[in-house]
Amino acid sequence: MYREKIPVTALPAWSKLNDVNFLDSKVADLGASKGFGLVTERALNSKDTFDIPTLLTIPGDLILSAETVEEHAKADQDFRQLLDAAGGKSLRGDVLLFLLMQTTIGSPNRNHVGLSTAWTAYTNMLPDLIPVPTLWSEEERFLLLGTSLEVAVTAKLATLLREFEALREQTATISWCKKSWWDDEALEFRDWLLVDAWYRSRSLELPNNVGECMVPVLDMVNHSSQPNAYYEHTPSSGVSLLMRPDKMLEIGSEITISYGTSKSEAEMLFSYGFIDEQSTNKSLVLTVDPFPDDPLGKAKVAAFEGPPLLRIYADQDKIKWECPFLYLMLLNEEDGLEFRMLQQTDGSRSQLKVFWQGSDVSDATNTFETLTSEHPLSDVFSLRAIALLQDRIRQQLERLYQSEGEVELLADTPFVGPDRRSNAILLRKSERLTLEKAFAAADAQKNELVESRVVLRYLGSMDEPADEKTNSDDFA
Ligand SMILES: C[S@@+](CC[C@H](N)C(=O)[O-])C[C@H]1O[C@@H](n2cnc3c(N)ncnc32)[C@H](O)[C@@H]1O
Repeated sequence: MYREKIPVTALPAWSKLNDVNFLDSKVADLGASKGFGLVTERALNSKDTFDIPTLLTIPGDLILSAETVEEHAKADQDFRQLLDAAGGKSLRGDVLLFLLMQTTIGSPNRNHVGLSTAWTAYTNMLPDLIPVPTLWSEEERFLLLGTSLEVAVTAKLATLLREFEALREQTATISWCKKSWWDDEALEFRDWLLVDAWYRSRSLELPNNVGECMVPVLDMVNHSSQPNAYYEHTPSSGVSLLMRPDKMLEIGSEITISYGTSKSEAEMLFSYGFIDEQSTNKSLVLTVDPFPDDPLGKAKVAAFEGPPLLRIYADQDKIKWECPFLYLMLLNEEDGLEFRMLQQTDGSRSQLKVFWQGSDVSDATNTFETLTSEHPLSDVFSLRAIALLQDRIRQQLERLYQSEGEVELLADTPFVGPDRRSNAILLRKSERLTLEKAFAAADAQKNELVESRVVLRYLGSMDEPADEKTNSDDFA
């Protein structure tokens, strides 16, 4: 959709009109990779003082939250119609519709649609170019091959496309949507990608039951792992940005907040389009699929609570991992795992039930690590888990190694932006290192388990001829 962009130089006027106060701070252009950011307009000191400087205040009615989206729908009939037809599934979905509505009102395609709000002009000041990978070119996304983001970005793009097609279907008969969006194909998939990217890279969590929301102007503040500012919210006075204690800032210093200390490099790149090189959080999340020839594979995925994911992370100098699904994946019927379909008494829908050693564990499918640890063959199960873990890591490393040559060639072409190139290369290097360390750690764990008496006896019993086996201890 064509947008009549408003330059960020209009922000001070917009702020005055909407009671946003800059206190010794202003928005400035910080250059290509960071975009805009907040800087100090004079030297500030929060050392040895109780009088911590406030840098910015934003009135509560400008916050875009679940509550305010609903308020806007009450005032704007066109938005109400849109929300009734395509909203109500998630907060994110409703906020995306609100942002789309604002860009429509602010565009020449408006056709007298909707009610202009403070957000209408504000969205027209927001950037078109956001470095999140859902907005990367195909060539740039190729650089993510073999990283944990390869699958995540592909899946996200597929979801976004489904959402956009659903929006088209759900609003095709609303006359203003037809006129402003669909008749001339003014609204494109790229517009949906953009509002999703705005939300992902600019939303934050506020206390006092506000939850996930967007706060204009506060979303101009960039991230640092050593932030010099923080924000707080009070129901009476809205949002304030304050200087952290014990800081001294020169005039023109960048004011920064933390976007979260627990986010991995992949999460930062996925949500914000950059990797903080100072970040010490080295972790990655991979998908795990059951064996293709496992007859119980589909049932295991269906019965498991949540998506089957493997998280590998560094805890101080140790590499650790967690993957509750792996402990379900490694079990067979002979181990005592059983699936049953229970028919409801009224003959309606049947329910999938999971049994372990005869007990119903349908509500605890993510606790198989604990359940198997109480079994006499627990070492055998742990060994199977480690072998599966190593296999998954090997698979991922192979994908990284095999794509390296092509990635290097492509990275130096004009099809790839310099920031995207450096972020993708950084992610590849960092994830490769973590995976290699995890592989070595798994090897050490495997070697220890192979020496376990339980494992040796179990493996011995597997090697025995069938007639002798019936006399030995039954581990199966
Ligand atoms: C909440 S917005 C901050 C304002 C943004 N810079 C702008 O021009 O509108 C978050 C975006 O700012 C950029 N950003 C924030 N902190 C950054 C950092 N430390 N390094 C690089 N880019 C950063 C990223 O593009 C991110 O998606």
